[in-house]
This record gives sequence, structure tokens and C-alpha cells, in this order.
Amino acid sequence: MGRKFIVGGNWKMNSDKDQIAEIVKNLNSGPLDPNVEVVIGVPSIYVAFVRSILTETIGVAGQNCWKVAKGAFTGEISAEMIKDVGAEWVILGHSERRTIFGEKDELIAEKVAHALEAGLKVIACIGETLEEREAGQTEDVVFRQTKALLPAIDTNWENVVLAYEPVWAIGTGKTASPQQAQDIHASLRSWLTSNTSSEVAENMRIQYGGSVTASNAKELAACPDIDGFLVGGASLKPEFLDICNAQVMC
Ligand SMILES: O=C[C@H](O)COP(=O)(O)O
Repeated sequence: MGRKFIVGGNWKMNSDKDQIAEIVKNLNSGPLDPNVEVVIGVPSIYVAFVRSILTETIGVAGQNCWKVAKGAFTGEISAEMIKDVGAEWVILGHSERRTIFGEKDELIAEKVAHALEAGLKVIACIGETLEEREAGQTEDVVFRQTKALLPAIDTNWENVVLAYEPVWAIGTGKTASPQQAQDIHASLRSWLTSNTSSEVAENMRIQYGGSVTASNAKELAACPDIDGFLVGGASLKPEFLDICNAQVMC
């Protein structure tokens, strides 16, 4: 069986209740390709609200969580809490968490391990900065970031999606070209074959993220190793539906 296309919307720290009601109304009215899995990553405080008004066929994700279930961690939210209020997924290791909040590979791996243990599915983000790309280090960086996750994921690969998001393409309007994205996705799959198993590599869904819009989604979706998208800015707009349906329109 082939890999099911999966599109995530990452709202980041955007929207209020009125705007959310509008976005969800649009998502609920579709049409959505039934062959595509859709997950929206919402601010944790709105998870329960979104879950209560969103069609059940679309998943809900938190955008971060802490690495243990409970305790004296003022201001933090656990995977258990996100799950308790209705999320099925959590996005971890986003480059904004890495660069703005200083999260390192080790911490991200601890979070991934705990979220999986708590019963959440994980969108694990990786990707190089512009400096790293220009220094020819793209593969080294994404392989290092993925390698850090191996013990955390262990045998739980079916509950993980990898999101390749070149940092230089996030929110900049500079999308990786389909060839650039395809090359890294194919290298990652080949790295997974060598470092996990050919079964894991073949089944692993790898999303592309970075300035995906309705106008570039079809060309990217046509690449054999691009199995979906993680969409930021455009996930707040009606065009998100077109992005979700990009594969059927290829
Ligand atoms: O998680 C999503 C990525 O950061 C991409 O954001 P963007 O689509 O606004 O470039």
C-alpha cells in the first residue's frame, strides 16, 4: 500500500475564537480529498474548542509539549494534557522551537519519546538554515536531527511523520524548488533505509514545509518522495483546502 498523503496546517501563534470559527467552517465544508489525511496544529489553549467544532475526519495537533506528564514546570503543557482535551497529534522540533527557544536535538528527542508514550502521534520537524545550506551541510544537518530521534521513536515509526522544513524557506516566500525538496526527501529515505529498515523507509511519510501555497503545491505534490506538506501562513487562509487537495489535482 502506498503512503497516504498528509497535510498539516500549523497556525503557529495566530487566530482568536472568531477567526478560528471562520477557518473551521471553511474546513468543515470542504470538499476534501478522502485520500488525504489532514491535521491542524493549533495553539494549545484552543485545542478543545477546535476539536469541538471541527469535523472528526480532520486531526488536531498541539504545536509543542513538555517531556514529562506532570509536575512543577510552570507554564508548560504535557502531551497527556493536549491529548486529554482532544488532540491526536503534536508537532515537535519545529525550527521556531529550535532557533527562538533554543531547543536542541536531545530535548526534542525526549519530547518525542514522551509524546509517543503518552499516545500522541508526532510530526517531527527537521531542516537546515540558510548558512548550513550554503556551507553544503544540508544532508549532515537533517541526518543528524533525524538520528537523534531514532532511540526516541524506537519501533513506533507508524506514529511519526517527518517534516522537512528548510529554515530559509519558512515564512519567506522562498519555496525550495520541487527538485531541491525531492532531492533531500529521497536522501532522507535512503538514509532511513540504512539506519532503520527498508520497511520503515518505504512507509515513512515525509512532508515538505516552507512557503507552500496553492500555487506551488501541485508541482511539489507530484514529486515521488514528497508525501504531504506542513503549511504555516497559508493554513490560515481558504487556499489551505486547495493545498490539501493538491495531490488529486496533479
Ligand atoms: O510549520 C510550518 C512552516 O514553518 C512553514 O511555514 P510557512 O508555510 O508560513 O512558510
